[in-house]
Amino acid sequence: MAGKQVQVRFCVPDLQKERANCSFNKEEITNIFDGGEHNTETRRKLQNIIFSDPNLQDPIPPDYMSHEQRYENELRKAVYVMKKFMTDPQLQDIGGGPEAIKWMYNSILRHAIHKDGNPLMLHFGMFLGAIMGQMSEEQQAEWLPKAMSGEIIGTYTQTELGHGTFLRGLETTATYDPVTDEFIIHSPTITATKWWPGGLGKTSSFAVVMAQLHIRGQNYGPHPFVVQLREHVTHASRPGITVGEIGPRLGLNSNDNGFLRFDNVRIPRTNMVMKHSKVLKDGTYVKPKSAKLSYGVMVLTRVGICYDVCWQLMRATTIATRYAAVRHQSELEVGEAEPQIIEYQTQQYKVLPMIASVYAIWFAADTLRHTYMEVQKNINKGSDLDLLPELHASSCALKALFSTDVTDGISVMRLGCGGHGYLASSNLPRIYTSTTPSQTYEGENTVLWLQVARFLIKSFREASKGGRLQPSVAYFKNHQTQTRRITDLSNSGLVSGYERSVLSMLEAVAKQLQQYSEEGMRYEHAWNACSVRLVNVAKVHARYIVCDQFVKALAKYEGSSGVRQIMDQLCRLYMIYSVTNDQGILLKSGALTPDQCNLLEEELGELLAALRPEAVNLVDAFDLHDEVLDSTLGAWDGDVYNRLYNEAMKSPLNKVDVPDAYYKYLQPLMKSNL
Ligand SMILES: CCCCCCCCCCCCCCCCCC(=O)SCCNC(=O)CCNC(=O)[C@H](O)C(C)(C)COP(=O)(O)OP(=O)(O)OC[C@H]1O[C@@H](n2cnc3c(N)ncnc32)[C@H](O)[C@@H]1OP(=O)(O)O
Ligand SMILES: Cc1cc2nc3c(=O)[nH]c(=O)nc-3n(C[C@H](O)[C@H](O)[C@H](O)COP(=O)(O)OP(=O)(O)OC[C@H]3O[C@@H](n4cnc5c(N)ncnc54)[C@H](O)[C@@H]3O)c2cc1C
Repeated sequence: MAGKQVQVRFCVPDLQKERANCSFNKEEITNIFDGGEHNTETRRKLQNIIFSDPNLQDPIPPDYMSHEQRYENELRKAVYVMKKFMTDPQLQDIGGGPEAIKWMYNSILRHAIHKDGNPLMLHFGMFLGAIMGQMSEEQQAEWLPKAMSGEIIGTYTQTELGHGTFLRGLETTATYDPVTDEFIIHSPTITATKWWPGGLGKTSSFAVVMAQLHIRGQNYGPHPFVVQLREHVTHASRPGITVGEIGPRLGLNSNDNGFLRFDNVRIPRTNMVMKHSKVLKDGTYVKPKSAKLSYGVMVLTRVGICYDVCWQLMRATTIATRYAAVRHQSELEVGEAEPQIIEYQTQQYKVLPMIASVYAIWFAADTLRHTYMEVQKNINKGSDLDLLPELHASSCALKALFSTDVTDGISVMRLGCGGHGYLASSNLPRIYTSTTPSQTYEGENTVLWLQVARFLIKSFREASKGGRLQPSVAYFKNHQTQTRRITDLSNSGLVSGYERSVLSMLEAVAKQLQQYSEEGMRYEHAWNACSVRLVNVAKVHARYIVCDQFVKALAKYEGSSGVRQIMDQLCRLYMIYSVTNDQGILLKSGALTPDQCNLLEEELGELLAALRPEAVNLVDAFDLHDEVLDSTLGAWDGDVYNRLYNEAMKSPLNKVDVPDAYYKYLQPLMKSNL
């Protein structure tokens, strides 16, 4: 679509000019993000069907709806889509394979149809994820068809009022009663109340519930159980269950995040989710291969979040870049016409590194997804779990890094659109409020950084003993013999600069930990006393992974030379943008000198100038439909001012010239002052 649109669709002269000279094949880039030509075609067919369906339109803009109306409107569309997807032969016939369709469908639905949250999101993401990844084959045979058909709707309830991060501190109990062959699910305190799960308030009839498993007085830690919350057909909450919605949030307000309490609710023993650990009829506990396998759904979702935030960044950069090409402001030379704001280097510095970040995130997320699939394959085969620590550390690192980078990036895109970026109709506020919770959910980021640091310190010690290292820290090998300074400022030289900085930071913090221990401080307290430094080193390691993956992905790229060239430039921009942002760290570790930093800053300016003419074409190549962007500032035609004006006309306050509120409040005030 992107390539052909240039000839046939109207766009404002500024964008026509931008699109007239494109040095690369946009379609080839579109295919990269879709996962191949065939998938692009499938996505476009899906879009045509979905976006032309009147049942998926909003009767009025959701911003003007009440809390209940928004929920109802989203639920209506979600159920319609679910039925349509299962029954419409047009949709069934579209190729692409379930995996491709799942990802593309997620992005279309999440961003275009369900603008501010989808009450069925957790059903499709984590409830189905738990069934497929955590249940035994017999259990899957029982639960999967019901969940797929919509006969039951579920969610994933783990977080409680008192604990989200510290899973071992969860208070909900599942106590085995061997007499009746049942578990008793109970919330013993107010803080044991489940709190937050999406779709829990009014939508879900079932939930996967994380609860402490108690057998004959012994606690075996948190395990997942399937619990029915609401009656079939009437949907009334079941005896012993208290469930509802938790109220308005910063964003995602169409998703009924809920609370849940249990008063000694009995469920059959076989409702324990039993792929990894089991409880037998006589109460025998069968241990899993690793106690952390029950955390698997979270790992999968962390991988999913990496893609999800990448889509959000694609939307935000498309909006801000097109706007920057259409908006004219101030003067470059006195008396000359006002330039497009994208001519300002500072504006280029806002949008171009974020466009490059989309690629960086995408390639790293893809590698992470492959690691996830490999570990999953090994788990299913019953073979060793050697790669589990690598998967855990990398998924924590990338989820934390990308959710932070993208949230910050979206904020920069909003600022880059000046005042209009603050309007709901720009869609940047909603893209922001839909993205920022990804820094909290699925593992609060600081907590995840500390998990990464734990892995790094352990690996660092292992390296010092000459032990085996996981792939992402293979560079720790020989660290004692390496000099710190890099002489080569190529991409691989800069990657190496990051490696050396991580090692230098680790060396320092490991020494401090050691010193505290020698002074008699308990290890946990020494850890806490070093935790700011530990988080910092984890962040630098994560940046290293992303830079390294970007360079490696391009080395393998076999497409056209035009695309190869533009991606090389983007990769270089990402590297230099990252390194110059982190220059304090690289200078301190001795990896770089001030002169080298100056050279890199000069090159950064040159790269911004070189990429400037490609900016609009680069975001066009993401091929985001106007429905997906949903923005007055970012639409393909660039007709920003008419769109802004027309959107303002939809405000209910504009229905009448003088609103009732005037007669009630203002008129008496103004009259009394006569
Ligand atoms: C089907 C498609 C689905 C895709 C989705 C599609 C895309 C859409 C996505 C966008 C929308 C997403 C909506 C999501 C909604 C939010 C849902 C939630 O928040 S739900 C709620 C989310 N809630 C959270 O995320 C809670 C966050 N909290 C936690 O995860 C844990 O409490 C903890 C990890 C912090 C600590 O756990 P603790 O048990 O105290 O462990 P210790 O610290 O004592 O470490 C002991 C050892 O264990 C190791 N290890 C640990 N974990 C793992 C692992 N997973 N594995 C392996 N290993 C692991 C660790 O390395 C260490 O090893 P060693 O050093 O000894 O060798
Ligand atoms: C929009 C949204 C949707 C959600 N959906 C779901 C869902 O579907 N299902 C579900 O079960 N949950 C869900 N959650 C809950 C979410 O997973 C938790 O909020 C999250 O895991 C953080 O836990 P917490 O709220 O207990 O934060 P806390 O852990 O209380 O964090 C508060 C502060 O304490 C710090 N802190 C905590 N522990 C440590 C530590 N060990 N070291 C250093 N600092 C620490 C944190 O860094 C943070 O600054 C959702 C949350 C949101 C916002």
